[in-house]
Amino acid sequence: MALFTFRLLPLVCTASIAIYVLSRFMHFETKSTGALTYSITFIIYLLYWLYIYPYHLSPLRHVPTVPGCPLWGHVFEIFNAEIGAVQQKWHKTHGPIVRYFYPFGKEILSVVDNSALKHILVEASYNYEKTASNRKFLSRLFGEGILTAGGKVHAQQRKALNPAFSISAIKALAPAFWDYSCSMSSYWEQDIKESSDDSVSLDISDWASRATLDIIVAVGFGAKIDTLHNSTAPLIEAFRTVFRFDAVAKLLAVLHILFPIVRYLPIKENREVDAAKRTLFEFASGLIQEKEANINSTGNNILSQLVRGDRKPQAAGEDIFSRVICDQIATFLGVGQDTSATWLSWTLHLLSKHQHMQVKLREEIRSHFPFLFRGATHEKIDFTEVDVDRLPYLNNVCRESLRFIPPIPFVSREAARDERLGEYFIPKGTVIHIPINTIHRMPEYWGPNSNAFDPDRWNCLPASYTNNAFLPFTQGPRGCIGRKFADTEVKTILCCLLSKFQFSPDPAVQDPEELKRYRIVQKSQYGIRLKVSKLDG
Ligand code: HEM
Repeated sequence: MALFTFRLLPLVCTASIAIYVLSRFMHFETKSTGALTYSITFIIYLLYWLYIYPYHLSPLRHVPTVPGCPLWGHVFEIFNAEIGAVQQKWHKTHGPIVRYFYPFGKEILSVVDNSALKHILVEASYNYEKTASNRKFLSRLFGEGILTAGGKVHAQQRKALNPAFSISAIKALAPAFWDYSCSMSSYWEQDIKESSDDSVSLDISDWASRATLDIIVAVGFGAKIDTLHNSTAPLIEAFRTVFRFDAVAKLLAVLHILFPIVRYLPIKENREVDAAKRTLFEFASGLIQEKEANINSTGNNILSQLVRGDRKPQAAGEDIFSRVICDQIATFLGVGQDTSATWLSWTLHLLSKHQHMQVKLREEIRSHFPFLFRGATHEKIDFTEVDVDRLPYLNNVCRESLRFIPPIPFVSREAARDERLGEYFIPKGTVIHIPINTIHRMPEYWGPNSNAFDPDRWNCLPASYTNNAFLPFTQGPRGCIGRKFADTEVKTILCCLLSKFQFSPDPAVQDPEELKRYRIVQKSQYGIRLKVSKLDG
């Protein structure tokens, strides 16, 4: 809409001047001259931006284009289908770089081409920043943290945070990951004990969200909130609001693209999101005050790195200012919690659907960590013996789950300067969509069984596979800093849960895969509910 206003404005000004000149000096009747001039202006506007510019003048006119009317573009088609589904169709027909339209002729490129992806994400990643609308959307929820920063500021923040995400720093978190996994499983054991049946139906995604929130707050910020115990704590309620999908949220997401002003409307949805954001930021500022009071100079968690980065100006002369620490905390709570929870929940769902894989994985866990099956509690585990990276089938299942249902199925970028992608000139400001979900299912990269959930594919990838075919965390300087964190966290929780419980689909609910929805992360509309029973022995 901003584009609409911006493009229309010069034309309306010119038309107004023409009306003034015609009626003042040529003595035309103002009313009818005005009506006629504005009508002609509007028709010229439509003709120019919806036909002449996109098909005859735009520098992107040579890019294969999805047929359709640029007036409303392809936005309804996209929003009515599962994320990535229409892009799959388009790329099959028109090739690995295609142009399509958002309303009012706004051009978008969808890119699945291997070298173009490498260029955008790795080789020239700072020439392709997050889009303005994406930054606005994310900063509305999580403030101005590393997720929305660009260029030098981003590089600086990333450098300051890297120590908290080194392999050794993540390994040191293993006891905490086990602690929360064991704690969640003891709540489940209690639920099963109290049930009249030998199994209970659990909302796995809600439990996973609470466990991963407790974990990030504990290991990232040295605090305790215990949402595993208190399922209605304000912080978890705030996240439920932020990640909620319902008809209104979906409608607002579409309207937001057309009219960004909807975010300021005094409606219930906006008020609830604002209240959720306030809860998040009050929590973050409480953490900072606590940290400032007892700063631990040797700490290596996320908050220590943020506070230390704030106090010590970096070599390039730029500081991570105190006022952004709050935003950084909110960002990490936002991106470090629901993503891992979603990965964990979809993996358990897929294992419940593919029982033989669940059995095979459990046997692998048993052979590496037999003590887990003998009912070892957290206190009795020797963490030097437990390295979840040593389990090849676990690794395959986890990667395949990320490929099959990536928690973040889509990212976007905007060219920060004139660029080239292969044979195409890409003018500054071009918006590029990277449909991760589509890329993960392309037979051109994955072979003919790309649509099957098959962990064994990772033992023998086809020659056509490349690093850019698997982008759950994207890659390059803007790729996920928490990749290793999430990997160790999810594998640990899986080992703990699979050593104690058997998972199967709940026949009382619809298959969660049929209800996939996307809002920041890709979840199932009503959560993932599974039947959970205690393992024999
Ligand atoms: C399954 C779990 C996760 C997935 C699938 C995931 C995925 C991603 C993706 C795709 C991006 C890039 C977004 C973009 O380019 O627009 C990203 C960025 C990021 N992720 Fe993750 N993430 C996960 C877990 C985590 C965790 C556990 C943390 C922190 C503890 C984390 C912290 C971040 C941060 C800070 C960024 C921004 C990086 C930057 O811009 O430099 N993520 N993540």
